[in-house]
Amino acid sequence: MNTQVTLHKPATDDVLLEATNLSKSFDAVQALRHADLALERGKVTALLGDNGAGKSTLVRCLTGVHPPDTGTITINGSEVSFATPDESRRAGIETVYQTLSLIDDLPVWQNLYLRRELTRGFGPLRVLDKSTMRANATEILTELDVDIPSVSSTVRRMSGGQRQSIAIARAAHWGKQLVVMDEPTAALGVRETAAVETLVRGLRKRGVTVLLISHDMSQVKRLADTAVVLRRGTTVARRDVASVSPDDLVALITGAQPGDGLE
Ligand SMILES: Nc1ncnc2c1ncn2[C@@H]1O[C@H](COP(=O)(O)OP(=O)(O)OP(=O)(O)O)[C@@H](O)[C@H]1O
Repeated sequence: MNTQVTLHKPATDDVLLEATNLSKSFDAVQALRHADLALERGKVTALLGDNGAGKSTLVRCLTGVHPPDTGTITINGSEVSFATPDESRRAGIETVYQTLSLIDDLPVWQNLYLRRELTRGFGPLRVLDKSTMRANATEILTELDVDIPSVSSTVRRMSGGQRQSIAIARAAHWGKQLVVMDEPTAALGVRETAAVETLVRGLRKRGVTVLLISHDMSQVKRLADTAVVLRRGTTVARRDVASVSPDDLVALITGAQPGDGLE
């Protein structure tokens, strides 16, 4: 049985990714119960919910980390199924995790091309094309206004905000369909958060589709077009962010108001 909640879905043509009726259990814990999610192309969708509501599990089902027990996922109307995170990456979905997957001792350019290194030459003479990767990395970061001293510096020398911006820029470069961000500013200070938010707004202007997990309702107001709320593994509301207050969002998350999402 799917949820009885009526969710105002975007028009089919506007939908990049749609997950329908996703359920996932871990032994006795049912993390997702018939959850639904529709992501509008070129928009920022915030995925909200209290601790344990199922946000990360939903993202992991979308990105090939966990196979869902039930449900379907479509991208541009075609059903997809990812057995591994690499498969979802190949389909153009990139995820920026809370724990950054940057390698401290490698320079910025090499982190941007991690596991996607460019090579030149043929056969046994094939070598890394460092100069092209360095030049491209500079271009990618400049285009996104990411302010770092040099792409040749190791990531270890960067601030938390710079590191997060590099991780987001990498995701935006390779995530041709969707960039998923799991609490991208959770560990950052005020100025660094502002810089990362500017970067996310820049992605939106460039038409990148973003799924953002955030516990910060003011941030959701600043960055997101749409909010989708999960409660105990079920999608209970979908709202146009411009039409709700941070308090409304908190009420939807906690279930403090009767009838929420039951329009
Ligand atoms: N790999 C796992 N094994 C067992 N239980 C899990 C696993 N992953 C998640 N869970 C459980 O599933 C439920 C949903 O967890 P999930 O991490 O998806 O929630 P969340 O909304 O992302 O929470 P948070 O905001 O705290 O990150 C929780 O009860 C959690 O303990």
